[in-house]
Amino acid sequence: MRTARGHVVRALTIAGSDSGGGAGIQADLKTMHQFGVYGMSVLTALTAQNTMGVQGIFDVSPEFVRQQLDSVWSDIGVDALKTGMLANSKIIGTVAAFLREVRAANVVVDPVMVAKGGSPLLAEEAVQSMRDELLPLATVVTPNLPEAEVLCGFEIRSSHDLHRACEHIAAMGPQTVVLKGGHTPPRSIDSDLSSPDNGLAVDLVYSGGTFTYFASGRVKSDKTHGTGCTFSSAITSMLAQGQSVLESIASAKAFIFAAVAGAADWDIGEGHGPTDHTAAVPDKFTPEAGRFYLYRAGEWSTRSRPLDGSIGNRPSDK
Ligand SMILES: Nc1ncnc2c1ncn2[C@@H]1O[C@H](COP(=O)(O)OP(=O)(O)OP(=O)(O)O)[C@@H](O)[C@H]1O
Ligand SMILES: Cc1ncc(COP(=O)(O)O)c(N)n1
Repeated sequence: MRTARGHVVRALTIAGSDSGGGAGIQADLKTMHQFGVYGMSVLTALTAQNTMGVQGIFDVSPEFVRQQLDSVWSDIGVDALKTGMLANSKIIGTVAAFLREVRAANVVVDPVMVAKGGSPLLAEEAVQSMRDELLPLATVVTPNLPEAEVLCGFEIRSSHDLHRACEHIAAMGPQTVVLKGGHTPPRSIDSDLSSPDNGLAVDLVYSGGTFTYFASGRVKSDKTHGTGCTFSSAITSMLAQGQSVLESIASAKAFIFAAVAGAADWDIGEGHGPTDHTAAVPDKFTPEAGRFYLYRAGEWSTRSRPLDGSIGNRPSDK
């Protein structure tokens, strides 16, 4: 695929390796390839990992992370990039300094902290660097619920908290916040939220002072290893092609739904299996800000107010 300026579209992932192939740079490169984009990778850490969990982690030195960034940037160039597992504050500092130096545009930050199986992928001391150094550079940041709680320093228990968390994270500098609702809420949470009971996977997007809601059916499957990596790489691929942030999020949402649905009966590993990165890339869809969108049977529909009565409005919108 080529940009409007005629060159091949290039996307970069700055992330960890998952030896099991379902998350990390492997998920990112597979997704970029599926979106027709030329993918590159700067490795921050190697993990010995499979569908059962993480058995070992080997961090790359910050100097070697820098060398990889220099290599990619000086010769090839990048239209959009994402960060995933960054392991520690020194790597975050190195990446942030580099992105500032080259004035990187189209930066998607997936603030990876903990693997689905519970293994930490980011040192605790690094959360402050994530807030202070990386988030101000982000075009889009994509926390899941537990990551949003860590970034905000308060618990998310209600629809009101979800909206407050988006505003709180936006105040750290990113242009757009996507609060992902794929996770089972960490504790009992209001029934109007994205909970496994309402059959929807709802992501709340806060951009330019406006909330937009993207929902899809929730696939009943435990094959969700690497959903966050795949989702953020799909956004990155679309931004690299010159699409708007909301268009990019809409395509990523439709793609991750298809990828989770496609792998529901896969037999890769004994644990939380990967998603299907060969899923079809959806047609581009141009959403309007401030609305509720539901993706079903390959089509988007919209309402100006809650979908199926199951998604809470921002309290002040009522
Ligand atoms: N079972 C599911 N069915 C449909 N969509 C899902 C499902 N699980 C997650 N998603 C979607 O996948 C995307 C990633 O969300 P999720 O909250 O799983 O990210 P994550 O926890 O960061 O992932 P990871 O654990 O890979 O880091 C979101 O758009 C979410 O709504
Ligand atoms: C190298 C790497 N990066 C990111 C994740 C998060 O994915 P998940 O939460 O699905 O395990 C992971 N497990 N490994």
